[in-house]
Amino acid sequence: MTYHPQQIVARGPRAVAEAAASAIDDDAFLEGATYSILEEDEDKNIWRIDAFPTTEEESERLQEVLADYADLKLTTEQLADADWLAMALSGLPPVRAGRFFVYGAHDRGKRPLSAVNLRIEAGAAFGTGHHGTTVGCLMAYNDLLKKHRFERVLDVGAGTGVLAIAAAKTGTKFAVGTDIDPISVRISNENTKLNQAKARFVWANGLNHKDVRQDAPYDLVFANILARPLVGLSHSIRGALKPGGVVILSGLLRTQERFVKGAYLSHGFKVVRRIHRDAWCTLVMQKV
Ligand SMILES: C[S@@+](CC[C@H](N)C(=O)[O-])C[C@H]1O[C@@H](n2cnc3c(N)ncnc32)[C@H](O)[C@@H]1O
Repeated sequence: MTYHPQQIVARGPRAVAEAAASAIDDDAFLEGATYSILEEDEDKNIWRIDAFPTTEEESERLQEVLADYADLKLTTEQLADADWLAMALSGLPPVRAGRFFVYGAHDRGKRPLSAVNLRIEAGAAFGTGHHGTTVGCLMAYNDLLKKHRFERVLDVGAGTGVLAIAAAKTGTKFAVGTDIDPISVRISNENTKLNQAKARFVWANGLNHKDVRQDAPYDLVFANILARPLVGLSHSIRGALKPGGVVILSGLLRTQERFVKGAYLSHGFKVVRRIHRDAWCTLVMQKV
């Protein structure tokens, strides 16, 4: 029987979605299954699992495991065969965002000569360039580069390190990133080597690390986290920026734009630009 590729989506509260994701991880039959988990709506506490089974058996097993969680709402969509097969064969496709080309090893041959090429493998850290928030940050940074160079850059919530590495590859002398997740810090440092870039990453909550204080003040801060921590960090980010310095904020949903913007306006920032991508918003704000 021909298998018709599917995407299974399960939505529900964070604790339930996380428990279901652990159940997928623990299921021997689903060892090779591809899925992601992310927060869809912070205010309503809706988290979402997207799973991409590659066989009928895998699809059935995924649905069985997810069905054990009564608070998850399951939907299944048929995917266009050609797209899905191409993705399964070649891994995640490369992403172009302005001058940046984010690719995995399997797409090495597709690197454009004119682009700033960033090699980022899909793995245990967030930030392969496929998410609307990462693309939003890269697009915003790409536009800022048309007029400025940024000597000192801080990347809060670095994930794979893609943003700080992008900065290091475009003239930044001091690029430092933090992540609260030690695996992301390790992966970011590995990606730095893979890209022969000069950036370093440290394990920290927000900006709370001596290396971050040592390199301050910054010309540019990237912060792609979530709305609530972005608001909580507004005071520290202001303190870490030079006058006239810029912050690129992402990880907020469009519906949260006013909440985040309001916090930064009240800390003496002005809005330079905003980018909407899918449900996500990226804000570029300048310290005045
Ligand atoms: C949405 S990902 C962004 C990754 C990458 N910067 C990008 O743009 O693709 C958010 C990252 O922030 C990290 N994070 C969440 N809260 C944090 C905090 N308080 N301090 C530092 N990192 C944090 C997460 O572990 C995750 O790696």
